[in-house]
Amino acid sequence: MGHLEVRDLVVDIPGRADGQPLSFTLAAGQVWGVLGPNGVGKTTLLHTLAGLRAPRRGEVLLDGRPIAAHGRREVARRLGLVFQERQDGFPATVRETALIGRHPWLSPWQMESGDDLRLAEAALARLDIGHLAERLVGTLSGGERQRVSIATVLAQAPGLWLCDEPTNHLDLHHQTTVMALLAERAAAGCAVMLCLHDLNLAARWCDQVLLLYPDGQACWGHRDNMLVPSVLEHLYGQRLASREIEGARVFVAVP
Ligand SMILES: Nc1ncnc2c1ncn2[C@@H]1O[C@H](COP(=O)(O)OP(=O)(O)OP(=O)(O)O)[C@@H](O)[C@H]1O
Repeated sequence: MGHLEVRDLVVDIPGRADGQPLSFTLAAGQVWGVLGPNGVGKTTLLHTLAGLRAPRRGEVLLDGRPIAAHGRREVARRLGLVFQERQDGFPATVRETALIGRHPWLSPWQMESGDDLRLAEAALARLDIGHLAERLVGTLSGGERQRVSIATVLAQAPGLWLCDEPTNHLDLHHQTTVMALLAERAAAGCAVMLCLHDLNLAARWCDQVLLLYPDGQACWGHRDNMLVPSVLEHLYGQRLASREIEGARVFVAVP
């Protein structure tokens, strides 16, 4: 359903030398985690994959075609992006915001149908914010707004999800709700990539991991080969303790 191929990609970070070219395939059914220290280029990479920024070199194929060869509406149907920063440009209710997710599926002046409304309502309910449908988004808490962003992409129903720190502002229960939702989307045939700072969420929920280093190096592969304490200590310049709990690695930073 969702498929993204990255060929010899060098992202364009102003004033920075070329990093290692990236070549990988984000396939249907996979959940990729992108990890690395602050400022390393995770958001820039995600925006480049979404076609919002031009790469310095290389190319990105969305469902087998260069992303620029798809029309904007086609990209919006295929690719959903959860931004790190809030995008609340104008006053809108939670329901109206979730309905924006349906717009790529409507013709220019077409009103949302009953089906669109049902999809938006179901997305709000899935994120536990159905009771907030009439509220203006600007009046919500940080975690509530984050769940509106994710519900909007859920209503959009793309095959490819690119999420920049989707668990930002969320309490532990809602972090799990969101990660379970992304895993469920992947199991349904979507391809999912998310930037994360939480190693424990990556260890429990991601099957593939991409590590970005400040010197421009990168490595990627199966979670079990990437989430190795010595590798992560080098990545973050931070000592870690690690145990296995209920089938997943758990990492704790230690002074
Ligand atoms: N418009 C810009 N002009 C100049 N530098 C920029 C611009 N946008 C981002 N940068 C720089 O590019 C680098 C990569 O930023 P990016 O937001 O991709 O990092 P990140 O890995 O997502 O960081 P964080 O973990 O803090 O969210 C940073 O050093 C940032 O300061």
